[in-house]
Amino acid sequence: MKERPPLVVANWKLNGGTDLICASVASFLRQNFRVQIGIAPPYVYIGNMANFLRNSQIMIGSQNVSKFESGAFTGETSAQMLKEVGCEFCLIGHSERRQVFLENNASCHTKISSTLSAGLMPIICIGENAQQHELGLTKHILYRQLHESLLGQNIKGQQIAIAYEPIWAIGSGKAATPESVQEVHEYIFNELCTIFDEESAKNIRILYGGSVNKNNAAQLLAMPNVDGLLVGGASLDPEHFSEICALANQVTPEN
Ligand SMILES: O=C[C@H](O)COP(=O)(O)O
Repeated sequence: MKERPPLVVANWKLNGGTDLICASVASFLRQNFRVQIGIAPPYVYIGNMANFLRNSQIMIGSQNVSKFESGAFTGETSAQMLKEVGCEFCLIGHSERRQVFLENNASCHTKISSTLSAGLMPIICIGENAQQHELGLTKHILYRQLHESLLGQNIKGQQIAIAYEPIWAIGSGKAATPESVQEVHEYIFNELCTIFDEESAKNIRILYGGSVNKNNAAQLLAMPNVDGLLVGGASLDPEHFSEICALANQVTPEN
């Protein structure tokens, strides 16, 4: 049993539409989970979904946020705008944003600041690629991602979370082993103690993402430093995602 509810987040990426929204909302409204659940649909659906799920336990979040607050930045969406339509958290620095849209630790730092200023929870995504993994550079990469995006952030009174997503595990069907995830999460926790302090670090959930499904979720959540999951592909099937949430519910304290 965990000391606090795990956080299970669905990242729909560039998928979904009215059918998936209806099926997901219907699925969640008929269940009562103690686990904390978040869904990050594409931007355009955030407002409607947040309205549908206003009185539920489900948080709606975004997959990205602008590093700018306002101005001549065509195509951008600010943290304050997201807040206004009912968004509660933002994924920041997902590996697909880093690889395809050339985001880096510096842009993540700015986005985390904007998100915190708007009162949204940033979920900062970090992780090494296959080559870095094979060369034993995982902790080196994570060190830079954590320190360069988090140093100097004012997190007092704010919720933040980290999602460790080894890039080689994303969408590959090959999740990292629970033991290796535990080792990495413990490392992340220790770095968070250095960047902030131990009390603050204990309040930061560390999620695992990368080929999570209903067959491996329980073993991953059984690890002491795994505080939740970030689910991609399996979250596009509402029944499958509900089963993962139900497994997380089993390790969630009653109150
Ligand atoms: O944000 C989610 C991750 O990229 C994991 O995706 P996946 O569950 O499809 O491997």
